[in-house]
Amino acid sequence: MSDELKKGLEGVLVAESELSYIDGDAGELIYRGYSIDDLARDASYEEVLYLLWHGHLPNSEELAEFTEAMSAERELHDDVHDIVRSLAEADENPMAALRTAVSSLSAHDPDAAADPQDRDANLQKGRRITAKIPTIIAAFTRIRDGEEPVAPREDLSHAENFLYMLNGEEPDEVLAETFDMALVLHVDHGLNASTFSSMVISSTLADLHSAIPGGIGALSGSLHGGANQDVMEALLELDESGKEPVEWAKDKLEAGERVPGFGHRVYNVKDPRARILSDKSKALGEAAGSLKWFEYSTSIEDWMNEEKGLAPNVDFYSASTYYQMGIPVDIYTPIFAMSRVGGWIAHILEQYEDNRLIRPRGRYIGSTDEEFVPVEER
Ligand SMILES: CC(=O)SCCNC(=O)CCNC(=O)[C@H](O)C(C)(C)COP(=O)(O)OP(=O)(O)OC[C@H]1O[C@@H](n2cnc3c(N)ncnc32)[C@H](O)[C@@H]1OP(=O)(O)O
Ligand SMILES: O=C([O-])CC(=O)C(=O)O
Repeated sequence: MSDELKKGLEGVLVAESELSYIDGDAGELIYRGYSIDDLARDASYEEVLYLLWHGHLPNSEELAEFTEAMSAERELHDDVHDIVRSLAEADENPMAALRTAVSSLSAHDPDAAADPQDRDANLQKGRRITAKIPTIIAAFTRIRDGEEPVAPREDLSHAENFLYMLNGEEPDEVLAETFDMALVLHVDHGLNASTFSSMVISSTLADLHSAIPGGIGALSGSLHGGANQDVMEALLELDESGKEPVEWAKDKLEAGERVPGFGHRVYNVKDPRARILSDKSKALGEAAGSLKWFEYSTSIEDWMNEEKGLAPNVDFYSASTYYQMGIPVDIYTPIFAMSRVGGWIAHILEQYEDNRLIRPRGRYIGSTDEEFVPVEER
């Protein structure tokens, strides 16, 4: 038994997985052998979900069946709707609302009582949770903003249907493709903190409805998925300040703060997803006739790279991409969860298939020889 302390489990190998491969020095990301560039360009979110959950890219028939089964699960039970409404009316934090609503889905899931390791039941449960998350986020956002929810449609793709439910109108092709691509880019990333959290929970043989809210909770933090909202808030703060981007970034570092959207535990170079998303952010700016957000971002990127040797992660350019798509800033992290749930489920399935309780050690550094004194004598 090694006594070497690895804080943050940095670099510690704890599992084998066939799901995603990351080369942090080359800036490369692969899902089950397929490059992220190819998948982002040519595959839909539904195809990538199928790939992750079933091990191969679907043929047309498999994809049609899978897509139909997923889209048939978009509606929420009335009780879940009531929960979403009450959370929105209480102005709950969107990630907290998502965590609570997803947890409540077990009450109406016909497979909720199945053996936690039953793969078929987990695929059904996973499909239902994944299909319902966009409905929860869109309904929450609309109610919170004083509007009535828009019912899901089965004839639209996962990406199209979300934007339709959010805005009350069908997205144009550019918005639908950009959003679908963002979902593909965010779906899996090795043993990141939220995926690992959901694996730890499932390793106790707790069920999927326990592991997914755990993943949502872990993703919400500002060192992880929560950074996409922080990035946009920072860009808005920069805009408001009237400062030059470099001056603003310098001030931030001098104040001892981190610049959200930079740095990564695994990448030592620019995140390949940031590369793809920066192109999207630029294209959206060009289409809108203003490159302001893109140019703020690239100025900060160049300076952070020169000054700190830090490169942008996935959250940096997703922020300005979503902003230019008109998506409310405080649902950027729920949108991350909407995608990453596919990866959580795939890793949980792997965990159940070759399960060993995840239980590391901590080094005890407290005292060992205190004399107990009864409470009335303390
Ligand atoms: C989807 C995702 O989860 S991607 C990550 C999203 N999170 C963010 O964007 C938040 C900002 N980034 C960070 O806080 C970090 O880079 C993390 C948490 C992502 C990775 O952290 P770690 O691997 O633990 O690196 P660590 O925190 O030790 O940082 C290493 C050094 O880089 C610095 N650094 C890392 N990120 C940043 C940043 N964004 N801004 C300024 N300095 C930074 C640290 O201060 C540290 O410097 P030091 O050695 O002089 O003290
Ligand atoms: O892998 C990580 O540590 C963070 C993460 O989830 C990602 O970059 O998508």
